[in-house]
This record gives sequence, C-alpha cells and structure tokens, in this order.
Amino acid sequence: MIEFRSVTKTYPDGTRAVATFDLVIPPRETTVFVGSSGCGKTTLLRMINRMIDPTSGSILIDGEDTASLEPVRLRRRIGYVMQNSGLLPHRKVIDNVATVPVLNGVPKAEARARALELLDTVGLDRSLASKYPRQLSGGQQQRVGVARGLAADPNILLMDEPFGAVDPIVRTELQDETIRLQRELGKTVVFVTHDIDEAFRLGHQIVILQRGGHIAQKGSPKEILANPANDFVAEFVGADRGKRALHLESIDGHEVVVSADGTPAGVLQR
Ligand SMILES: Nc1ncnc2c1ncn2[C@@H]1O[C@H](COP(=O)(O)OP(=O)(O)OP(=O)(O)O)[C@@H](O)[C@H]1O
Repeated sequence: MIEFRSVTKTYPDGTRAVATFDLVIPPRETTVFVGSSGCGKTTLLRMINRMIDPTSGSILIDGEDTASLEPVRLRRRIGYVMQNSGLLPHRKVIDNVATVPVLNGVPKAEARARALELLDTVGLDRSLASKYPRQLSGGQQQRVGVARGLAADPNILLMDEPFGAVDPIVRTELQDETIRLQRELGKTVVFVTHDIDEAFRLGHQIVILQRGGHIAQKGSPKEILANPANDFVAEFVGADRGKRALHLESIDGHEVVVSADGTPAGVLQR
C-alpha cells in the first residue's frame, strides 16, 4: 500500500505543483492519475520513488515513511517506465533490461538470463535481445521499457504516460499487455495519463486531477461514470455529451463496457 499524507510540492521557482494531497493506493491493483497537462501527475508519481522530494507531508510504502529510506535503493526496488522508453541507446536490449539487477548486485549472467525471460513476459521475441534500441519499433521499445521496469521484480511499477508516443493500435495492444501483466504478476501499478479512455481501461482506482494536484474525484470507472462529482468531472469523462452513453454487459463472467452503438469499449477491471 502507498499512502500520501498531506503531501505538498512547491518547486524552487515558487510553482505549487501539488497542494495538500491525500490518497491511499491499494496494493496489487492499478491506480491511474488522469488529468490535463500541468495538473501535477508526474510530480505525484515521482514523489513515490523520491525522484522528487515533497516539500511537506509524507509518503508511506507499506507503512514505512519513504523520507527515512535511501533514495537510490528505494528507486531500485520500484519499477519505473517512462514515455520514450528511456532506454540507453548504446546498450543492447538485453543489457538495458539487466541494468538494474546488475546494479543491485545480481551476477551478470544471472541478470541476463532473467532479462531473456522478461522479454517473453512482455511478449517480445528473444532474437531482439542482441539488438540496439534504435533497431526496434516504438512499441517494441516500450515493451523493453516495461521489461526493464520489471527486472528487479519490484512490488510497485510506476508508469508515466508510457504509451503516449505510439500509434493507437499498438497502444491498445500495450494496454492489454499491461492489464495482463498486472493481473498475472500482482503488481501495484501507478499509471499516469491524460487520456480518460486509457484510464478507464486500465484503472481499478481512477484519480481525476485538477491543477495543483487537486483531486476532482476518485473511484472505480463505474462509480465515476455513474456519479460524476461535479461538472468538471462530467465534462472530463464526457458523461454530459452523450459520448459515453455506455452500459455494462456481462459476457462469460466479464463485465464489458459497451457504447450506445454497441461497440465494446473495454472490460472493467476490479
Ligand atoms: N522542475 C520544475 N520546476 C518548476 N516547475 C515545475 C517543475 N516541474 C514541473 N513544474 C510545474 O509543476 C506543475 C505540475 O507539473 P507536472 O509535470 O507534475 O504536471 P503533469 O500533470 O505531469 O503535466 P504533463 O501531463 O504536461 O506532463 C506544472 O505547472 C509544471 O509547470
């Protein structure tokens, strides 16, 4: 469990990116921070692994205040996946994936063997292991980024707009993979996006943010759609425009979200 307690962040130039933020992120589920540009999503995410330190308040992981933990060690036990994969261009795919375990002291051969398994996990052919990132498609690079995020077998995976730069079809595939991985591996995923469709697809808990990290509403996709807290949320989720005249259909035990014209929009995650 990750807990934000009265967390604020003011940057040195005086920008108040996050004002008093409180949230509980349950374990082994996906929580999505969604909101428009500049509302504080990335700042919130990076405070979890101390890439950014809060100005005040505290963040607890399984009851332990992260302020008391050594930032580099904390970062190595939390997976982090970013938009442009963040792969090291001059290192082969396998070494990109093995980097953090090697830094953590895992013998190189063992880390590389595990990296190959992780390529399987994220649906990449092992033949890509000896290639350099630039020889891969954008979607493949993002998969490598996810494999790297999982390499130290972290309980927590932070994902910052990881699929923002790939085309819509690949994006959907990557979302499906993320749902599968989260379910199979039981990770606590914290995902940042400005795309409400992506948020609803992936999130068990959705946190809709406004400027200053202000929580406009939090809840399951169903709760938010059924009962938007205010006009801002209603507009943000498109509930007021009929765009999301969605309903649920139960198919083979899964709750499928279906739009007014009968197009399936996704499966509700719990
Ligand atoms: N290093 C910094 N110094 C000063 N202000 C910053 C810094 N980083 C972010 N900010 C400001 O803090 C606010 C929140 O930024 P943040 O990057 O967390 O938002 P975001 O919701 O992730 O935006 P985006 O979707 O565009 O990435 C913005 O006003 C931003 O300009």
